Amino acid sequence: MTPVIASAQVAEDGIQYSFAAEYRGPPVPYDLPRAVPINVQKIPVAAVVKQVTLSDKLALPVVQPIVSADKLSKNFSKELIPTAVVSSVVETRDDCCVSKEAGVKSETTVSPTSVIERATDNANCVLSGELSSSGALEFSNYASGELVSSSKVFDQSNENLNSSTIEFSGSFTKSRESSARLRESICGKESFDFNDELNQADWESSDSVLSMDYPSSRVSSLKTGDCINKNNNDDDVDYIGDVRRGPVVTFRDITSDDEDEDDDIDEEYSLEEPRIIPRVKREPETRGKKGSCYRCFKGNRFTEKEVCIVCDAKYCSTCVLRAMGSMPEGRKCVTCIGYPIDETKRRNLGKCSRMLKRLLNQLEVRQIMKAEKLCEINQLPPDYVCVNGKPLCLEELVTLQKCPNPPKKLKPGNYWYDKVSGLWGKEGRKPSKIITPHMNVGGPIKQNASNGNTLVFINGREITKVELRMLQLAGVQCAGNPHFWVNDDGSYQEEGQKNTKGFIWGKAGTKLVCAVLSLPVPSKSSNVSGELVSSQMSRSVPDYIERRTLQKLLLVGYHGSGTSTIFKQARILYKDVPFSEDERENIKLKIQSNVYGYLGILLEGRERFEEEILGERKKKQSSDETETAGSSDGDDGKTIYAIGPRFKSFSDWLLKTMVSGNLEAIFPAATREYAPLVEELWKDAAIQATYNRKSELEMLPSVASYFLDRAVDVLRTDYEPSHLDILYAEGVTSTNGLASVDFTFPHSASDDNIDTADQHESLLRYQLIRVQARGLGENCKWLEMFEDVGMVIFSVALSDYDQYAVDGSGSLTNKMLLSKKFFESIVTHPTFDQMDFLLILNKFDLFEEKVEHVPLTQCDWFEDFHPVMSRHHSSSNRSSNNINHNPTLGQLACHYVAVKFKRLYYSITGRKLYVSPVRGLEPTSVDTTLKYAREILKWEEERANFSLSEYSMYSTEASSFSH
Ligand SMILES: Nc1nc2c(ncn2[C@@H]2O[C@H](COP(=O)(O)OP(=O)(O)OP(=O)(O)O)[C@@H](O)[C@H]2O)c(=O)[nH]1
Ligand SMILES: [Ca+2]
Repeated sequence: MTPVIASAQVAEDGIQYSFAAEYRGPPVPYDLPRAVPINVQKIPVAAVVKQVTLSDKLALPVVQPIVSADKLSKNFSKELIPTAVVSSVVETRDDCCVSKEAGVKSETTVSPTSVIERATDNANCVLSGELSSSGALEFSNYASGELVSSSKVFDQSNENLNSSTIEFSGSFTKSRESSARLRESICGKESFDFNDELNQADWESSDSVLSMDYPSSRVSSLKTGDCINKNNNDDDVDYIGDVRRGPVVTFRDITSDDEDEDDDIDEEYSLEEPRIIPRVKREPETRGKKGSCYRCFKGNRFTEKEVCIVCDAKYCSTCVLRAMGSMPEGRKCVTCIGYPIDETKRRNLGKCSRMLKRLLNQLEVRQIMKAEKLCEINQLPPDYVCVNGKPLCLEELVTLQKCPNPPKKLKPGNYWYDKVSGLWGKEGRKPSKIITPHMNVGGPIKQNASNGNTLVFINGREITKVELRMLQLAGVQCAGNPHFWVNDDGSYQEEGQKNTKGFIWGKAGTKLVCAVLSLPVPSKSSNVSGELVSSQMSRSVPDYIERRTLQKLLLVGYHGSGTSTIFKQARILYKDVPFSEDERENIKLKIQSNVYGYLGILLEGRERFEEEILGERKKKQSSDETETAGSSDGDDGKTIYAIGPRFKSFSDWLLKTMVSGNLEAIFPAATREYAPLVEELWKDAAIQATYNRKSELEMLPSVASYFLDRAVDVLRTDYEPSHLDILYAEGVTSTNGLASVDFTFPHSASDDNIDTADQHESLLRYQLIRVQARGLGENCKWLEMFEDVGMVIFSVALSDYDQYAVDGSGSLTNKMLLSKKFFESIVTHPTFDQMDFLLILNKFDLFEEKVEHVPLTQCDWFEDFHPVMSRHHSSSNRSSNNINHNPTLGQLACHYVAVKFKRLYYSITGRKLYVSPVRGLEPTSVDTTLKYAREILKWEEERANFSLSEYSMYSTEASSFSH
């Protein structure tokens, strides 16, 4: 029998004790009130409202008290106050609520800083504040570990409690644990921003402190009586505010006090959002002692718990499935279904805990996480995002999220957007991204949007210091406080002048500067033509639906594993125009300089081989001379590697140019001149002899002969690379390591007889994104950008098993092991939790050939590969092999490597790894593999639906899960 704990708490300082009483009688049939002790000393204190002049027309702040005023005033520190949700709605005007100390901005209210100051010296006034939207500020230091959540409670004196404005939204006693968690979430990845965030407080508060749970800022008018009258003396505290989404819970726009406009907004909202969605933070229905499970009240803060994304209730593993049911909207208490999430938890949507993974099967977990991320109620409410001072409507939010180049991980908050250049940032800060320009989103940009103080302007915004530094480094003349007009392509002109002065991001160095200064640069993908049009067309399609129709496939692999070859194949296979005119021109030059590069490698090899032979001859000669003097073996000191003087001088020049790193610079001018010579040289016996020893020339790629064989054609000025040429060409995919292509799988003849349901399939768009290993940064930190991919395709070059490369620490390591290490780091990356992985075992053609003469055991990881022995071991084994087919050694070895990776993957994730051997240079092979990827995605989806609809392993009753 579980004792019902009324309350038990000891204050941290060890001096004051809240009393605790433990009920030990039989279970009671009725609900017991639950209480949480409050130590008045520890309640953050409000700034006193200055000169409240209560005129008639002044809209009054609203109170929803938990307890009656006299309770509060009499025995505040001793009384147990029932856990309560008091959600009040505050409306203020500058004249009624201005903090003395705070650096209050003209129109604003009390800043949280002032709140804190007050808190320390004024125990009678209660005021708490939290800015939660972007990085949640917490004042735990002031409140001894108690997390005081959003809102403001202020009270001038106890007598006028009822008439003043109080809000106790949020709990007084959130556990230390949760404040620690919050701190972690603030200080973790974003710790560098923390101070910024603090400084931000003033600013954010200006708009938003008074709003309910987050500084959603704009707050439309609320007529005074509304809430007060309803709840003023209402001790029953389950009232969760007046919860119509939109106007009622928001505050009057103080800065632009335009009644009509507000009214318009009201109408718009009620038209668009007829449903009633509670906006005020929900409180857990039950609550035990600190750290215990909210359902069974057992456990302590160390007990592993799952948290409700709406009300923050925490459940132990025994209770979670019962408390949360089938989780149609993700991890919410059954009673919280239909309620919007706590915005501070948005970043965790879809990120499953270990506990759920243990309790449910993989498919269920996937489905729940998917629902959590995609279901409508969990989507970001549009007016939580404010752009240039204007809260967005649904259409604007969709436009913003669906544009080709959207802001990353949009959270509630205030942003500025320069529609001309696409620059985007948090209000009061430097730009964080360049998004798609020219979108009709938010209001006009304000001069002080980014809080710059440089007197230099870009498109009407005073820029920040770092931006100015960047401009200077980019060579932009900034003397004389210029006003620039910057377009989305980076071209800029001075205001009032007609001619373009240059391109800000044009120079290669500028991007680097931006990277160093953490400033955004235009993204490549933003200028994919056609994208914009289609996104505008589909603009009314909500994000969560649209997202399903674009499946992203992330293609990664260790350097040289063939990812760019596969990427190019996809373009050639599925795009009508695989490469643009421009691209072809660049590729042509790249190929031509590659050819000279290959020649250079050959010529250098030739020199080495010649010297080797001559050296040996000399040795031999000197020993021969002493033994058998006289008998000379004829040839006049020449070796097969010798070349004539004409070639020799060309060779010297080319090698010198290569060493100086100037190879690219001599093109395309040199091309015409040297082309005939190159052809002659390539056919020369010495070069051919060198080429026959190509395996000794590590620098020479296997594709070299493909181009050298046709050197004359390739080096012509009017050469146009074929698709095959482009496929074989090295170094043409991208310069920055990131490339992406959108495509649909072409409708094949065999698809025609599939019913209409599947016709839809052909509409599905896919995006293949290729990233270079070295483009991922330290600890793969850029991988986070790819959290919305549907699958990771990891490429490994099978033929790497006997290759070596220098690893990060500078030691020579087997390339297969380097690949393996990279694979592990990607698989374990938190971004790819629960993600499907398809392993491509590439270069199967090279591999098949190689294993015949280089044993697979060259790589330590494959040391137990003994295919021949195992076949000899048992006859049954052999016959079973024979029944299937006669696998080649290459196939056996490939299978073995696949199993190695599958086991590795399973040991890390407990999941199944899909594997496909590939010949990257063969179109059909790549086509087959990408279609396999599509099947996996489809299959996973179907399986998940299947399992949940008919064969669900659990229901709301969760009977099957009671141990
Ligand atoms: N024989 C053979 N060669 C391949 C295959 N796939 C790729 N290659 C060659 O392997 C080399 C490296 O391939 P890439 O596609 O450039 O590899 P990558 O992963 O982009 O490597 P980095 O550009 O170094 O990151 C190229 O010369 C390709 O032509 C294949 O299946 N078989
Ligand atoms: Ca490459």
